[in-house]
Amino acid sequence: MTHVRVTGLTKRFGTVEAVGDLDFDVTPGVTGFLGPNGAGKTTTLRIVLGLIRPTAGAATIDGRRYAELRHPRRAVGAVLEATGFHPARTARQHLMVLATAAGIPAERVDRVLDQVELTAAAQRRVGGFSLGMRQRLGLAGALLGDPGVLILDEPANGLDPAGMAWLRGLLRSLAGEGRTVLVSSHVLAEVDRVADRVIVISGGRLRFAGLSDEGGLEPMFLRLTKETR
Ligand SMILES: Nc1ncnc2c1ncn2[C@@H]1O[C@H](COP(=O)(O)OP(=O)(O)OP(=O)(O)O)[C@@H](O)[C@H]1O
Repeated sequence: MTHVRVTGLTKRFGTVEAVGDLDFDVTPGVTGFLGPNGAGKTTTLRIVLGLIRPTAGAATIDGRRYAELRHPRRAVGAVLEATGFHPARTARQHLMVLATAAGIPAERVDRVLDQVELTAAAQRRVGGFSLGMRQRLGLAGALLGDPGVLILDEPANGLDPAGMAWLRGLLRSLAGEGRTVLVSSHVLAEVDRVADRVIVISGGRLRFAGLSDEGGLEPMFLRLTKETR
């Protein structure tokens, strides 16, 4: 399960067209998903994850819409925002609840806590976690089902420099295992360091999909998104 395909994707909220006739493919490796504020990134990712319905078009994972996946958590892991944790639960309890609901063996909880380097904080209540720790816990939840596809919305948000370096290593190792990682970010220098390919949208439209310029991502991004700013 590694191929994400978006075809003719359109989403309107009333009179606002958040995305319009978007087409792109995401294959194994790290793909940066870029665009100015309000470009339609989160809307697109929410459609891929079956959280909202498109007005037209479709998003599929190896040919199936999210709702048609038999074991969604084993196919796709996602971090949309580092919220939605029950503050009184410990990190371990939080992950156990997710694992139980998805029929994932409990051993995976310790494995992912280790992977995101939260083992030492596993028995602490999430209410006392820093933003960076919440991001790590969100990533742990995404990794629980050992999925072939990871969808991450601004995963570097709240991470300190050591955390950013750690995240970069994690994303590269997930890609090295043949997984498909789609990661939205505004931190272009970071995306430039970690991504194999980039997708740039603005005003809900596709502006670019492919390898980033030799000259660097920032000039390319600013050029591609100029008309819509
Ligand atoms: N539930 C909603 N109701 C109405 N409009 C919405 C809704 N969700 C998104 N929009 C609009 O759709 C457009 C795209 O928003 P979206 O959150 O997808 O952009 P984004 O690229 O993720 O932005 P950012 O980088 O600021 O997070 C914006 O104009 C936004 O106001």
